[in-house]
Amino acid sequence: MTMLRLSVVLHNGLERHVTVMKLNKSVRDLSTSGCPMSSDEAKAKPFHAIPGPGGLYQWPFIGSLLNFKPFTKYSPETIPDYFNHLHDKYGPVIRLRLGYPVVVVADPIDIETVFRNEGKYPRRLAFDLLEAYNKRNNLQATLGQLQGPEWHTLRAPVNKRLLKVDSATHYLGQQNQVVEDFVKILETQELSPEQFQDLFFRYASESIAVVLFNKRLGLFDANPDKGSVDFLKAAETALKMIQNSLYGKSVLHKWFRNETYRTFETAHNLIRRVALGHIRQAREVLDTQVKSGLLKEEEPNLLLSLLSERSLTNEQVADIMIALYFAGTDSTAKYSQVFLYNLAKNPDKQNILRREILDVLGPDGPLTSSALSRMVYLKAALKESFRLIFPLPIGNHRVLPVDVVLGGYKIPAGVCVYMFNHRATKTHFENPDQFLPERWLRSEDNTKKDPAHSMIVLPFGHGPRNCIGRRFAVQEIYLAAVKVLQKLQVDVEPESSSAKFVYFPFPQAEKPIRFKFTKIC
Ligand code: HEM
Repeated sequence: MTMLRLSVVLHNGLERHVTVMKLNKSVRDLSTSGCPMSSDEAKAKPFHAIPGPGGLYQWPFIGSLLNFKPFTKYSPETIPDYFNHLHDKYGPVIRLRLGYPVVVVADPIDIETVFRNEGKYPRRLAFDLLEAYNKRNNLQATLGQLQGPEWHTLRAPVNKRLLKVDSATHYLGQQNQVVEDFVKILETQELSPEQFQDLFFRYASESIAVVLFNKRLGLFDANPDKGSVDFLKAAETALKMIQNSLYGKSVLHKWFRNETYRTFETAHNLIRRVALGHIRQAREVLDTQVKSGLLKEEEPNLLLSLLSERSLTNEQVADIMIALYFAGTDSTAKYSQVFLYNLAKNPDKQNILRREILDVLGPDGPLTSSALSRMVYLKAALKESFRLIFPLPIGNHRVLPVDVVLGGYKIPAGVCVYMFNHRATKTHFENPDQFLPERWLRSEDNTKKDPAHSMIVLPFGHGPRNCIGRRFAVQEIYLAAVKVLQKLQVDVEPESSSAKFVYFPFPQAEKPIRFKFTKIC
């Protein structure tokens, strides 16, 4: 391993000397380096010298609980505030216990070092509630939960189907229909802020269901199908239980079927039952297509193409789809609202975006892939929204396979490193609290106006383990914003004009936002 000493000029003009490990492939694949220490690594301060809450805070179990109410004023939902407080108090690298020992960094250079050292099979922490469920029910872990070569074996076939340029645009026709139904409700019904939140959850579920299950769930119907509503409610409950178990807040489910676990199990059993039903129906369609020779070799339909892999059973396909549904519903539902909120709060930017939408699509046109490729302001606006209100509670994280040096401290392999993007998104930009999509536009000489460090705004992570559903996520968020703005002016009532966003685990306003929609002439 070679240690490189680099001098880097940061976006804010400061110069910083950094140590970066230069890895070659053979070293990357090792779980520990086994190489002699470089002088810089030897100079690095030891892990235990990293500042952070000490004493009882470092004790197993109890130490994690002490981070939150009633012992501090923070809760898992306000964890970015807690981390900001810790960074203010202790500096750029902090160490604490959140169910396990963690290190938090916020400097883009350190973020880059983490990603450079993540190895061939990047490791994130699995949700241990889901792990307990899989173990007790003799189920294999799936995407998001697996690690190492097993993770790679499952990710590769899904990667090739979800990350192709046209994998999401293939569904634009059906997703345009979903969003039309959604906007019709906004145009015709007075909704309370709570109903509005629920409508967004239905939108995201309906929209991803056409991809994962090849069907509409009927969640916008006046009398929606009970099975679909139960499915939706079960997904909400399961996510709530996962949220309740994060950061070492609940650990007993590992050994006992406590209430959190039982509630999760009931919800997850229902989800599996319903999902398996959808998969069996799709299998029948596939069998008919195979018999009549209609199945294409490079089948663009995700579900049919996964089902046609002989090695995957119905149950395995159902588990992949459930993982995608879990990861892709709450996230997109909540972030679509955040995006609309930023546009509502910035009517001048909303008008610029509406002009682009009307220029490209006209007053009624559907969003197509060629239209999308021309909508540069839309893309800049979403990127800016991600910067201003970062979608993940803490940021990205990795459990590294090798020792690294971050901010002058030695971090042993196996320690979980949180990359606190929230702080970097504020400290490395001019006018950080303003919503300025223009900072992401390219100027005439083809340079971005605000060439921010590329490691700061990473809403979908980075590297081989990044978000596998990101093409679908942005497509659904774009669709919601475009079709709403095409028809309606979006404002927020004064009571919601300075909403505080908390994380469950994706951002939602502490008090549901009171939006106001007015038809544009
Ligand atoms: C606003 C919406 C979304 C955000 C902000 C988001 C963000 C993320 C992030 C940050 C990761 C971890 C990446 C890393 O560690 O480098 C991730 C993983 C993942 N996401 Fe998303 N995501 C969103 C929507 C979706 C959608 C729509 C789907 C599915 C259709 C999805 C499926 C997944 C899966 C399965 C993983 C785990 C991948 C793996 O471990 O290999 N996400 N997401």
